[in-house]
Amino acid sequence: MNVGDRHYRTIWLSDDGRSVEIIDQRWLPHDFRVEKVGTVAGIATAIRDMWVRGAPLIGVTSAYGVAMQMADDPSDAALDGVWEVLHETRPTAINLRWALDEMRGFLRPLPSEQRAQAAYRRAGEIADEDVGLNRAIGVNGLEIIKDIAARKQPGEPVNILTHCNAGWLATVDYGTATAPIYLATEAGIPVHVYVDETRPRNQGAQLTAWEMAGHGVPHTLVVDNAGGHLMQRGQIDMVIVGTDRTTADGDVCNKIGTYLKALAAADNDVPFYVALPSPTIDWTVGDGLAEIPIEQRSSDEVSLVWGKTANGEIAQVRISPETTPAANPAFDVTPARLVTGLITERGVAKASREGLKAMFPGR
Ligand SMILES: CSC[C@@H](O)[C@@H](O)C(=O)COP(=O)(O)O
Repeated sequence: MNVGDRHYRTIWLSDDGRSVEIIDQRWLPHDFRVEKVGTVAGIATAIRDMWVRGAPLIGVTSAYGVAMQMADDPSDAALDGVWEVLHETRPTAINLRWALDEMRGFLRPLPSEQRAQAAYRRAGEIADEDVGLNRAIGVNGLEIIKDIAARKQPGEPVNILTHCNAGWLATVDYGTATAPIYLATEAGIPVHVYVDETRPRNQGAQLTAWEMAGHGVPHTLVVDNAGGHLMQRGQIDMVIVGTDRTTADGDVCNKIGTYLKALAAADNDVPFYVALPSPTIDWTVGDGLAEIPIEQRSSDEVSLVWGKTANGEIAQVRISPETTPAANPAFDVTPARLVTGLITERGVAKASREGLKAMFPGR
């Protein structure tokens, strides 16, 4: 998508043919910084410390990490080693394991002298594929927005609530939850997005709001607790969120707080959609609550908040007593029964084993 008048992806191969350049999301919306990362250790840090984040982008970044390892040492042992090192950086997003499995499965049969070049090529393909998947999600989700718009007065916007950032910053381009929003905007369908701030790291306030502003999408930032109130007053037509892992039974794991939005949506008959590319489906698990590992992040993310001071400095402030402990589960699981539909690259599936199987018959 565009930053100013220039098109960017979130990650691209550097001119040296070996490193990648990434948009360093830690500084947004206050500062737009691009970082060059050229080592496996650097890739692990960028994923763990959330310079890049969002399930699809984590996957693509790890694929480039495998390629960097192959350029240093293309042995089987190194291939297994980089899989382990990168896999443990963030435990919940299944796209990480998907991309690492994809890279290892592709590289293993190749002679070691061919692996580095092939790995960079495959990582680039995975990045390109992500763009295509998200665009297709956008086309399928657009139909839902069009249906809602058709029931409104001409010019009246479709009000969409979203949580966290499942935007282009969370993918290579377009985003998942945001792809239908961008396509609706391009098609001239009036939309208005309520952006959940998404504590503790404020991905909504910092990233989704920045994206919406950058693309001229009318939007309003709300605190996480406002969603239920807005739904009770008929101010939300639909919810669209992303997901870090959706099970074969249709349970949806996503940023902490998503479950509460789904509960409020069900209580108010507001459709609750989840947008996801197929690499986000974990076909090996059924019960999301029992089987998905939930990342526990540092308590500092709860107790300390980043922002821009009046004199323009990007700084952290403490918002709770020094001695108060904080817990920071980063994701929660929304049971399939609360999900209206899964917007995939192939169409909108029912959130159930039957629904997903019908959409992906080979699985
Ligand atoms: C298309 S991104 C889907 C999810 O990864 C997104 O909704 C999300 O929860 C991101 O969490 P984050 O902790 O910022 O990586």
